[in-house]
Amino acid sequence: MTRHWSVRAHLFALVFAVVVPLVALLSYNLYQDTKKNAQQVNAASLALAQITASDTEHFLNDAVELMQRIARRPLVRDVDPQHCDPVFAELHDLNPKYANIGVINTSGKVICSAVIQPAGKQASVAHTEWFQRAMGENRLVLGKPFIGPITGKWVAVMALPLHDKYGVIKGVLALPIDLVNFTPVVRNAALPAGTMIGIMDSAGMVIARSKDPEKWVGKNIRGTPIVEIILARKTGEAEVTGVDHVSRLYGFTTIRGTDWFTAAGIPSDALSSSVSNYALRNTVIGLAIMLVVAALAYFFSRRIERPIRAISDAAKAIAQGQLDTRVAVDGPEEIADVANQFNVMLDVRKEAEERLSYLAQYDVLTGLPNRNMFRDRLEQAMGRAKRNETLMAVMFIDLDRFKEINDTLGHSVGDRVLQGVAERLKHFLRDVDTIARLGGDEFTVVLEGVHDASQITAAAQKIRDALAQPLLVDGREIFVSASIGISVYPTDVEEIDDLLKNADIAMYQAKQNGGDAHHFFVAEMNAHTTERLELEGRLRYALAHQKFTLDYQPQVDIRSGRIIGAEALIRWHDEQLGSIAPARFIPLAEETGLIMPIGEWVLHTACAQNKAWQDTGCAPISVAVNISPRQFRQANLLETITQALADTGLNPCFLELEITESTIMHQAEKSIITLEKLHKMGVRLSVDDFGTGYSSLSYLKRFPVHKLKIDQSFVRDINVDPDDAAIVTAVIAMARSLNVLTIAEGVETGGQLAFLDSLECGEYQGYYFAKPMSADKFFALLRNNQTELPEL
Ligand SMILES: Nc1nc2c(ncn2[C@@H]2O[C@@H]3COP(=O)(O)O[C@H]4[C@@H](O)[C@H](n5cnc6c(=O)[nH]c(N)nc65)O[C@@H]4COP(=O)(O)O[C@H]3[C@H]2O)c(=O)[nH]1
Repeated sequence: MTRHWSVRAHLFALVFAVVVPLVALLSYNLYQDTKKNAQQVNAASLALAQITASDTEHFLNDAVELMQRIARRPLVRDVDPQHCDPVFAELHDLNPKYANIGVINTSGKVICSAVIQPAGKQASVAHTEWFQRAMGENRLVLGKPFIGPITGKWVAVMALPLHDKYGVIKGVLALPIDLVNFTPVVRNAALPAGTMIGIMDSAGMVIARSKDPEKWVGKNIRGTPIVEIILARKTGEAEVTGVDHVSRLYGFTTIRGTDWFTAAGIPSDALSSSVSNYALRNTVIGLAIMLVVAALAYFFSRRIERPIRAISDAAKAIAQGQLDTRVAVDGPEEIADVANQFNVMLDVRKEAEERLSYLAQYDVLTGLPNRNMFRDRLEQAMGRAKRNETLMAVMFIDLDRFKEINDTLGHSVGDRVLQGVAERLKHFLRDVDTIARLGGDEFTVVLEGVHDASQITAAAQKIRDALAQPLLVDGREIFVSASIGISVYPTDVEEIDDLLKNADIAMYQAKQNGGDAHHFFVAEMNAHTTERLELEGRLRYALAHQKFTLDYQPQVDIRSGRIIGAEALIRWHDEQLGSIAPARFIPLAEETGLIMPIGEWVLHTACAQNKAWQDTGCAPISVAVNISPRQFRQANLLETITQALADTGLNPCFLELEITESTIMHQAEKSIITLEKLHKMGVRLSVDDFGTGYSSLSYLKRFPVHKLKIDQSFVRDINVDPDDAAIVTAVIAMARSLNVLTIAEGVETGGQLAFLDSLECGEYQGYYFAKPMSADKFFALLRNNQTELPEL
């Protein structure tokens, strides 16, 4: 499973990602600064050494100039010991940086001294190297440090030979520099503590030192690392431990005109302490930043994490079925928004669930309990009836001809009718009675607490009376009636499914009997209904799997004996039930509405077949197709016929529609309009089963039909029953007067045919000529018939 990081981990990673480079940057800067600092300190120490060297040079040059000036004075040139001391004393007062000013005679005796000589005796410096060098080399020399015999101080003597006017050395002018107070060595400069500036000569002897001069001046420090480095490199920088064991960054250089060197050392500590201060400061700042950022990250992570966790917890709670859980709208805007949307989503879901649970129990159109809830209530009612030892009735209510309302007035009117019926039922029944809608036009009622059949009958009658009042839909009065099937618990059965089935069977029975009735279930109904349901199932199967065929029965012109038409008759051979006669399944198809697709198929097949025969070159005949009552009243009848003709290419005049007289007479005015439309299309119309539908002459005159088909029930006994003969005679005569053709069906004998011929009936159809047959057989017969004529 993929491991997911928490928001906190993300934020800390972010902090880490920001702080680590920051610390690295600070460290790098620190390193760079340290490096730069060291370079600067090095440069500073070198500069300090160079300044000291330069100051010393100036000092020495000033001293030389001073000595030369003094030497030029006659008093000094003559080396007059009587007068020189006071003069020198004055000079010395003016120049206190020198330990003394004195004149030495050639034997090395100090004959003049600004500082009074000890014990009033003339000190001798004859042994000093500087005196000997000045005398020997006859030039200005700078002596090595030594403790002056008069001053007792560490001094470096500048010795200038004095000459008489012949250039002969008469003595030496000595200017001892007070090394302990040597001014060129910076003492009070604002330098880091521990900074040391010093001067030494090439022998490694300390000439001057800014720190503890009394201790160090005159000491030979040859052999110490710094001295060796200075002597080896003369000028430069080095970090090294000094004689006082202090590590310093030294700068050193030579003092021109001398064998002296200056060195300036700044303690490494000063640098490292400034660096460590800097580092400490940066570390503190870095840590502070890190802490602040980490604290902020923690704070923000809590602020983000808490509401997210709340959402997550809520989601878990919901997953566990706590559907009322809601999340507090909290945290940053986006998360608050998510929480809000989450709550909205939950509300929507709750609403949807409530809606679903409503839909699972109630019928949307009428607001009545649906099949599920009805079953529940029925079960409860059965329980109560059992406990209370009372009766309970289930009523199945099916509206009569509701399909017609839907087909003719449209579904929205149909819906309003269903709503109206629901309202009526609610209004007329008791509150304790459950009324439900199972779907379509089927309603159910559970009557509780009844004690005898009369109460149930009264309720059923009440329902029928309630529905008998017209419903007002869109200002139109709509009349409905219902077929009601009643099953009683526990009289009929004890099981819920049987109870429902029985009520359904009883309702069918009521419908079979013409509707607008109520029927109690009786056991015999069962077998009939079961068979009917099975047949319906097989019929649907046959339709879906195209198991129908058409037979054709010739229609013959009586005079010429020629086949002038064929009646298409549907055939159904079922794999399980065998051959089933149209008289058995057509009414069921009519009742269930299956007649629409079946009729469409018949129309299409018959037209196609006739066109195929015509295309073989046979003399054209018409094909007669039966149109059932429901098909005739179907709103799109004309389109269906037009489509069949268009699809097959058959000329409308070769299609004859057989419509029964009773179909036409039901809503005769409407029928006439439909017939006129069909007539205009050019198809031929024939009134089937004529004589059985009680059409009046006035109507007959208005039917735009071509032919009357005399019902076979009149033909059958035409030769024996004078009534039938009279009816057939009248029909033929009436048809002639209306200029309508006649065809007699069911002609089985020559006698019948002869009689019909005598009445001048135009055409006939019946077993006498041929039984209905397959299309192939019919075609063979047709070809034959067009050459041979049957004998009358
Ligand atoms: N006894 C006797 N009967 C004869 C004689 N000549 C023909 N018949 C039978 O009489 C019926 C004539 O059809 P129908 O009156 O339209 O009566 C038809 C018609 O109303 C209906 N029907 C058949 N095919 C279709 C169809 O495709 N569509 C519709 N809507 N109804 C159909 O089923 C009814 C019965 O059809 P079938 O069983 O095919 O029965 C046919 C036919 O076989 C005869 O000489 N003697």
